[in-house]
Amino acid sequence: MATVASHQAITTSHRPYNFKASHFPKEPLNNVPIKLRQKQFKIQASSQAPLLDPVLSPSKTTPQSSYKKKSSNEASLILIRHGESLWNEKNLFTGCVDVPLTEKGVAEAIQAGKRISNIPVDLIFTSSLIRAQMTAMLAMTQHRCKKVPIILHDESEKAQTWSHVFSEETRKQSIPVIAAWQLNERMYGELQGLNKEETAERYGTQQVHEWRRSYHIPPPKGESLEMCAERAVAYFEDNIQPELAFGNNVLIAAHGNSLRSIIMYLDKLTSQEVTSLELSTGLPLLYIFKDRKFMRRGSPVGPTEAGVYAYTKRLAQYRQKLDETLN
Ligand SMILES: O=C(O)[C@@H](CO)OP(=O)(O)O
Repeated sequence: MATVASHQAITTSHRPYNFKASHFPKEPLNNVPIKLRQKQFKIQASSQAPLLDPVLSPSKTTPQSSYKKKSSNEASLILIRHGESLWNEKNLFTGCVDVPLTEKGVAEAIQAGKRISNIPVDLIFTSSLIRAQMTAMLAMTQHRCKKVPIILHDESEKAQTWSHVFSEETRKQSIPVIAAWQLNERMYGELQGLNKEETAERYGTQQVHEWRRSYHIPPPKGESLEMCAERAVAYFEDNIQPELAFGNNVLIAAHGNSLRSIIMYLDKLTSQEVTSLELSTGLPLLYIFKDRKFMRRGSPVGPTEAGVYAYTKRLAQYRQKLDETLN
């Protein structure tokens, strides 16, 4: 029971952006990010248009034609585990402790950005933790679209009102960033702040491996991967997958274990298979969402790697348009 109590404590204290809040009580949950974007970016609610990409849009002035274009049943999904944090460097269990990136982590995030610089991004989701947010922001400095990622603030009416964007043109040059506690790293309970090597010496390598990689076994007073998946995958299904189905290209910057649980869902891994899934810091992974299926496309090696753009005609076209517009 102590585990459950700790889990609830951490989840309620990490709720800066609660989409179920009273701002949109009548909206289905899966519409809320779009509605929030409409509200904060002053989009006409009737158009239901997502943020428009002038590169993808045939017309820069007609939302409806862009809407039709964007309702393609194909979209890109990029997952990035944050770059190295100061506690990764010190080999400490981090979990929900909000630790920033090291200089190496900053470089990894920038390198990740170069690797995805030709892949379209319409919407960014991060956890509420600074290491994931730094990673997303640094990666986007490298993107060839040159749009500005803007964090949406839903914590109060005032925060929403005070962060409105009133220029349509500026809005078009922006990418909304939605921070969600549900994408946070698993809560590591009483291991947070402990050295991983010393913990293995004290409790045994096998025990610590089970705490770190098993699906069902939680660390003391912390979340198992299963518990982490309950909130991360639910958030993905309710808030991110509808965006992909709408044709929006999504980047998610999150954490080793919240992403392991999402990859388990995308790749239909078993609880046994997920135990051997390891993610490196700063590594982008590309998926194509098409016909309601996720297709894993691996990690783009570099911005010019031909293979990545051969994955789909739409990606190749996006890149060609970037070349034409920016060169
Ligand atoms: O400490 C943590 O929060 C995580 C990620 O760094 O560690 P582990 O690899 O043990 O799940």
